[in-house]
Amino acid sequence: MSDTSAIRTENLNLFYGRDKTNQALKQVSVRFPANQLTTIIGPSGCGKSSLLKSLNRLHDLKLHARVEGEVYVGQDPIYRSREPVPDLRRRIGYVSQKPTALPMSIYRNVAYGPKIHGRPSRQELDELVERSLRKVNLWDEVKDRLNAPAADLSVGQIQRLSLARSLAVEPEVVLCDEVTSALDPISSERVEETLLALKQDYTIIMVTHLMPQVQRLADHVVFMYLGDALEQGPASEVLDAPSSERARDFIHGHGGGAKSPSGSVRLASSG
Ligand SMILES: Nc1ncnc2c1ncn2[C@@H]1O[C@H](COP(=O)(O)OP(=O)(O)OP(=O)(O)O)[C@@H](O)[C@H]1O
Repeated sequence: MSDTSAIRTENLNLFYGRDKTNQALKQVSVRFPANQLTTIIGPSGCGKSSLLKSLNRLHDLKLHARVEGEVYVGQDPIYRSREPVPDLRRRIGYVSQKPTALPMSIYRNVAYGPKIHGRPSRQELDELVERSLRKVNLWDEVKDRLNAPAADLSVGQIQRLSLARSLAVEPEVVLCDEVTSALDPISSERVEETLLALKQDYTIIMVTHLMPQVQRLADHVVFMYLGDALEQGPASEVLDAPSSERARDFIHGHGGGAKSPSGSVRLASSG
């Protein structure tokens, strides 16, 4: 059987603490299918963010965090790779829950990454900035003020700018860590619409604690419990017929369950 995973982990362990006292991930082997949106769900403290951050080596930045096992992007192992970590991170973008604008113009926020990774001409940069802002549905809102400080944008716009910034370096995978948690319902809905459109071109992996959001967006689900990946599979299977009692309790306790009869993904106007 051919493996259509864009990214997968193999026996991934993560320890925090000077003496590896806290094991946050336990032998986690999960796959994230290409061009699908996978949500990572589970109770608080079960290792969702830890797993997400291990997918582009964000734990390297922490003093007392140790990863064992491997993550493969396509066929390439990222922990045993000789590729410089910034080049690996270019392939796997990360958007955090806190909408963040770099202290520079809207244009330069998006152009910043491509300039670091290459020497694009001014015309190439202009095209890249426009393309990236269009992908997150922000172009029409900002095209007349590209040189204004990005900090002047609304929180919801800044979160879409963060997404544009990560797309501008042309990643294969986009990691989203509770990216709507700081947003009002309308801004959240715009980000959700953007993510749904983006999965045609990218593999998206999203941590969320909002079951209605999982219902609306997920093609594939990973359920984490106390550092274990207890369940994984197509959203229709994991959400509608979870095999473990833990997952059943979690999903039903959060109002999860059956999708719309057609199985289609709907955007609701409220949570
Ligand atoms: N930097 C850190 N140092 C030490 N322990 C940590 C660190 N980050 C997370 N942990 C611990 O690792 C475990 C998993 O945390 P993680 O943040 O990955 O869970 P989570 O499922 O994302 O939680 P939440 O839904 O509350 O955000 C928890 O026990 C947490 O306390």
